[in-house]
Amino acid sequence: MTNPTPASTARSRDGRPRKQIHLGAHFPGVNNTTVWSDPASRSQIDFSSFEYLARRAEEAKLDFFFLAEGLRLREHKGQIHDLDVVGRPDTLPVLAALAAVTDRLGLAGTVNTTFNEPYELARQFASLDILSGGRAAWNLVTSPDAFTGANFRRGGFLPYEERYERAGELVALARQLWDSWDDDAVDTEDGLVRPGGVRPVAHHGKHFEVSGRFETPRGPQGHPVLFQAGDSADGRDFAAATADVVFSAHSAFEDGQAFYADVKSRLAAHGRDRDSLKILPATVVVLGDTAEEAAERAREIRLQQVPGRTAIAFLEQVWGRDLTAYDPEGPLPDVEPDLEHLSITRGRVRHISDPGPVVRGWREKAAANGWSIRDLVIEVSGRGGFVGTAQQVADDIDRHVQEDASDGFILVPHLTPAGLDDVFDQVVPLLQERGSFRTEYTGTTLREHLGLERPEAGTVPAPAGDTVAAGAISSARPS
Ligand SMILES: Cc1cc2nc3c(=O)[nH]c(=O)nc-3n(C[C@H](O)[C@H](O)[C@H](O)COP(=O)(O)O)c2cc1C
Repeated sequence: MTNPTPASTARSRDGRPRKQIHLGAHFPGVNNTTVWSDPASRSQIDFSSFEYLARRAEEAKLDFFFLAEGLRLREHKGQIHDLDVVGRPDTLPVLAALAAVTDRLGLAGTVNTTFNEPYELARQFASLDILSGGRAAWNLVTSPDAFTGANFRRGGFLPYEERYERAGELVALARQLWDSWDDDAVDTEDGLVRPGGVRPVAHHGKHFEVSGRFETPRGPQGHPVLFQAGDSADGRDFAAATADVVFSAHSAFEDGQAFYADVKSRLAAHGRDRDSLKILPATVVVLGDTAEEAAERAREIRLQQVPGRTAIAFLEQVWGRDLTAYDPEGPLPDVEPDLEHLSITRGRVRHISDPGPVVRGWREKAAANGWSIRDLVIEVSGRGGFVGTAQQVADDIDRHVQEDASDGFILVPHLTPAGLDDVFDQVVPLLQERGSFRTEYTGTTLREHLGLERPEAGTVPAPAGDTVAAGAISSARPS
């Protein structure tokens, strides 16, 4: 490799300091983007697969490893949905195990705020932060559907409109719990809690009643890095108020710029500066020796990911009716959606309350491009992405970041676990050469990798309804 420009001094062409790209490696967890029929596909459950991707990502100096989450296997027409990854271990034990085989890589896990309790989550993420030496991240998702909820409670679930209200109270309370320990709460000389070092928490809110003392010390990061994934106006406001990173679906250049400007503009209302929140869309990368070869490969991958029956099942979710009589290689169904049966798929995370405009838009697109059902599904269910030679892809990724369409990307492979190897081997070195991506880790924590400040205890406002006892109440030190 040529001698790279030191990252901190590199400048972009217009003289602005060059933004540093942040990259995460996504392990398939929910949507079925992996081509299982490919002989190179390996288990999505064996620890060796998780370990492989994590080790390769760390060798490439990526910011973090990322796990999505689904809490109930989706069902479509009463069957397990064939768009889902089927059979997945729980997020937090996987990340804890990875902490033992990696040293610098951030460990980001998606964990739902609707079906879990704040004390448990605060304790689990603080523990992961401690065990990993400051590498934990929590991707907050708010999916509230009753079908998933039935796995957790006797019929209880959350109205859709309250998902961010509960999430906001839960995170604020988690922060209170993390901050209830001073960083130096325990006297290292005698191993006892300093007077006032661990404060009780008493919270009485709409969704939670929690009082007591937190048992887990503050982790190396103070608070684990908080991600948010959710696209509504409420979701964007929640991110601006709460998150350090947004995991978005806006990877195309202009769409990405619009999303980036929108979310960053919401920060000022919360007294935050633009750099305190990073925006990282999901994306795929397909490489070839020539642009044509890469395009051909990308098309092949999408055809493998969306066979005919998958395309029909995808449309059925929106039409709310059986469409198996339609030829996936033929035109879109001429029948209208059945509004009575839109729950034909249960456990979905994206909600389409009115399929009318969606169906109209798809019909127009298909007519304008001469697309079959399968062509349309390939287009509308794709994650966008970078397709070309390694040089073209490196140029393009860098352009997105330098021109504020993102702060980096979460890379989604189509093969488990080695699907990002060519990106690590071919694209990352080119980004390093141009000074846009680290050649070595300069910090030990994920906050340091992402250029995020470590929150000091007591700087985050208490959640509404909180009656935290502020001072020292008691300590373990004998008087
Ligand atoms: C890019 C992206 C990734 C997501 N990943 C997950 C996930 O892994 N698990 C999950 O339960 N929900 C996931 N969600 C869904 C949302 O967090 C959740 O459905 C939320 O209620 C929708 O919020 P919204 O209305 O603000 O979009 C994801 C959403 C987006 C945009």
